[in-house]
Amino acid sequence: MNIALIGYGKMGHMIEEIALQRGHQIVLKINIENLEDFTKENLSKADVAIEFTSPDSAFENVKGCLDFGLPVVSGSTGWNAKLNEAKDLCLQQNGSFLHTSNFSVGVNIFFQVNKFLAKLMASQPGYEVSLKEIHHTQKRDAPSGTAVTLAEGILENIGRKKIWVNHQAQSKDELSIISERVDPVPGTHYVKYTSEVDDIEIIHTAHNRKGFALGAVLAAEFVAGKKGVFTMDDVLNLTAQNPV
Ligand SMILES: NC(=O)C1=CN([C@@H]2O[C@H](COP(=O)(O)OP(=O)(O)OC[C@H]3O[C@@H](n4cnc5c(N)ncnc54)[C@H](OP(=O)(O)O)[C@@H]3O)[C@@H](O)[C@H]2O)C=CC1
Ligand SMILES: O=C(O)C1=N[C@H](C(=O)O)C[C@H](O)C1
Repeated sequence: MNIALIGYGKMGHMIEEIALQRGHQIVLKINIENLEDFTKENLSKADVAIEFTSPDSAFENVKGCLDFGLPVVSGSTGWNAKLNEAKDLCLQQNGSFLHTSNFSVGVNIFFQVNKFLAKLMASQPGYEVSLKEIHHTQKRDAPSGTAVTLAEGILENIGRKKIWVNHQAQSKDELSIISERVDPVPGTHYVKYTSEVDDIEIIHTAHNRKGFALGAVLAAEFVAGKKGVFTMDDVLNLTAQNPV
């Protein structure tokens, strides 16, 4: 498979390594220094684009790929406000698009465990829930995209929580997400339920960026040649195995 890498930073480099190991070719690398190479002619050499840039550039990059008819997988976080627009564009143009806040297989299992635990806790008002995420200091967005996905999984299942906030909760209906920036942490997420008598905590700790990169390449292999808006549950077949 021929891959265009949009964004050649920490994730772009790791994805290149994993993609080459899996027998793919990198036919185009777009970074801040060569944005002029983002052309239809250059993108037409690729079967799929993998986009990991920044909250500010992700939407335009995804739109550009869709406009040029190239399937695109995006891992950039911090642009949720424009995500539905990107999905609508994809459907209008009969294109192919997959975005997730976290490509790692472990985190996608963690997302399912989080939802299952939230369902059980829906009828247990004695437990207070909160989230914490720790990442390296170069991270531009807070809270992390993964923490937002975890928060959404809790809000859709626990009626007493109405909104997430990126500070200590001030009222019972707020779900607190605490963000810490510590080098060189690749990404750690905590979901904690506390009652007067005990705690239950689930934690995902990324040891490095390989899991994110492998998931992104698996997703690119999945979307290439398909039409539609996809999720990691489609790629990993997780919902079918554990329908929570
Ligand atoms: N979904 C997931 O599993 C994961 C998501 N992420 C997310 O992916 C994104 C990238 O992470 P990471 O690789 O660590 O970040 P880096 O900052 O290391 O890399 C991003 C790269 O993209 C470049 N860039 C910025 N704007 C553009 C543009 N318009 N076109 C092309 N390239 C551009 C940056 O250049 P410059 O530095 O010069 O600005 C930089 O080289 C972040 O949003 C992060 O949160 C990260 C890990 C996993
Ligand atoms: O910026 C990062 O590094 C990461 N970003 C993603 C997020 O915002 O959740 C995924 C992972 O935790 C690493």
